[in-house]
Amino acid sequence: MPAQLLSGRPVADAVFAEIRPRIAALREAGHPVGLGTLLVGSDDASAGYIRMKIDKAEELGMTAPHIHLGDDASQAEVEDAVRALNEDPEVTGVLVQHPTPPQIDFEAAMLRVDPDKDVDGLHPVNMGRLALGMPGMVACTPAGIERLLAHHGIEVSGRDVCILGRGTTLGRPLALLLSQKRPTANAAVTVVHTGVPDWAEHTRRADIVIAAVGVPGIVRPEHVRPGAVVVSGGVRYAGRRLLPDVDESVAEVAGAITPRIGGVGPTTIAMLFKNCVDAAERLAAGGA
Ligand SMILES: Nc1nc2c(c(=O)[nH]1)N[C@@H](CN(C=O)c1ccc(C(=O)N[C@@H](CCC(=O)O)C(=O)O)cc1)CN2
Repeated sequence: MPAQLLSGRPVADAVFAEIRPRIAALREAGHPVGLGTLLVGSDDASAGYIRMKIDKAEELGMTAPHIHLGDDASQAEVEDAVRALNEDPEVTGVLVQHPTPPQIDFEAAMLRVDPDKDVDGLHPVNMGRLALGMPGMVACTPAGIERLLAHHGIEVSGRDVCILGRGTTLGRPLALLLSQKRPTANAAVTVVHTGVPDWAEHTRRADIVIAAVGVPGIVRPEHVRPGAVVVSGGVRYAGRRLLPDVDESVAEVAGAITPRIGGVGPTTIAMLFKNCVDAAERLAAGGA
């Protein structure tokens, strides 16, 4: 039987349908809802993603102030730009597009983002909130994966979920998220990585395998149990071409699988806007 395709597009549409009336209500009450973006350098792919985010923000009825710095921008210029976005009352969410040019310390720049406007959910304060189960901004790709599984009726609670990869933007926050006590989470989570030579022993036992490494094609049919659910979360980009962690041949053994295009990616973008609206509502209510 062919694997069920876990498309991210209807998931993203559902999130957008949820936030549209919330954006309208905020605007009607005179509250700002704005995604402030910072692009550093002239990478074509990054410029394309920023354009897509600005267009989507405007289509949703949000404002989208943007700062673009050149390839030779200094760390101080980047941090000044982040400060300007933090302080702009029209901006309820701040995003620094990754990657930045080599002279820029991206993590140091992220530390300057106001945690209550950190719509990428990457600031240590938000990671700490996630670890403690406190309300806060959750990194967009992990949040999108939880939402994608729930949308497609994939039971996570009580099941063995194996995450391949422990990176700070995906594997690590996803492990925290899916082990939380919540109907769409509540899983027995195992995290494996390059320090575990027999990682496939773990992925082969799992009900749900989530690849989060950024090594194209690393997950192959022999690494998953027949009938398992497989999510390709980690990607590497060759320019704008997306190279997923999960080899296409895995669809021959999986019970359900995300498609190469239109899987986790669209849910990441949707959760970015959801974070932005959550932040706007918290700010409108007078605090974090
Ligand atoms: N500050 C950030 N920088 C980057 C992020 C991020 O989430 N925050 N992610 C990526 C780029 N990115 C968004 O910025 C992004 C790229 C692609 C997609 C997407 O939906 N891709 C499509 C495939 C398109 C194609 O190959 O034709 C898909 O998955 O279906 C979403 C987000 C790096 N930087």
